[in-house]
Amino acid sequence: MSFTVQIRKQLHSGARSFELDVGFTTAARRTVVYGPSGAGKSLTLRAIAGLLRPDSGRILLDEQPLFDAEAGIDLPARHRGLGYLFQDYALFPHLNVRQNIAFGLRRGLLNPSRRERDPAVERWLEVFELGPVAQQHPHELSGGQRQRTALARALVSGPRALLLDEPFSALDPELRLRMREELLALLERIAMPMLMITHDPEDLACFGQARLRLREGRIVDEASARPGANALVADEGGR
Ligand SMILES: Nc1ncnc2c1ncn2[C@@H]1O[C@H](COP(=O)(O)OP(=O)(O)OP(=O)(O)O)[C@@H](O)[C@H]1O
Repeated sequence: MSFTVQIRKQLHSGARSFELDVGFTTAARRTVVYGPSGAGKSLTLRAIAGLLRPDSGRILLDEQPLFDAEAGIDLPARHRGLGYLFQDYALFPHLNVRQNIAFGLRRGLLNPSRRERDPAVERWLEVFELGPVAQQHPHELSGGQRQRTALARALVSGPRALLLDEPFSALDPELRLRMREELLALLERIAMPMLMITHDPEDLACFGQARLRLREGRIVDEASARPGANALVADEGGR
């Protein structure tokens, strides 16, 4: 699995403007994009996910274009084959665990309850040992169960890779430590490639097989955790 990202996006808000100009290629199983607040991490992840349209450039997954401005290609988010794990997990409070996971399968406006017994949903309930709490709602779950439910929802449609947006930032330090270890073990078990954004050095140390440092909208540093593995090649800007 490899990502190639070469994008530019100009954003304006009142008198302020921000230019995102990001270029990198990674073939690592785990890639972490890190940097301070306002560096452009979320914009980069949202562009890859198909939630933000770059002004120019291209985004390739395994050499296939998800976005290519010149060729006029811009696959909608649901056709990109990517799972998205949101910062605060974004579970629906009024849906139970099974329905939350089933929501990851939705096509259009199908009511999740009608897809409750989809085999893919049942499989992820089993893989993540969520069967016993399948009828419970998010507020009735432990932190780990919530994380596994969100992860199952991101994985149920069978994505090729997972995008993670600061997955531990909303947690207290003790829980953060546990959730980090649990997530790492789960991802290893299912051999799912991932790209994470974070500002937390501990996330970087734990997940950063390949590391990209972002500052003021640009990649300023990159490294592979396996010297000589050539997992990562930085491009010159996003031009
Ligand atoms: N819709 C928008 N319009 C104008 N500027 C925006 C918009 N969205 C983000 N920005 C600006 O782009 C810059 C990068 O934002 P981004 O959310 O990618 O930062 P980040 O690195 O994810 O930060 P954090 O770690 O705080 O989430 C910020 O200066 C932000 O104010």
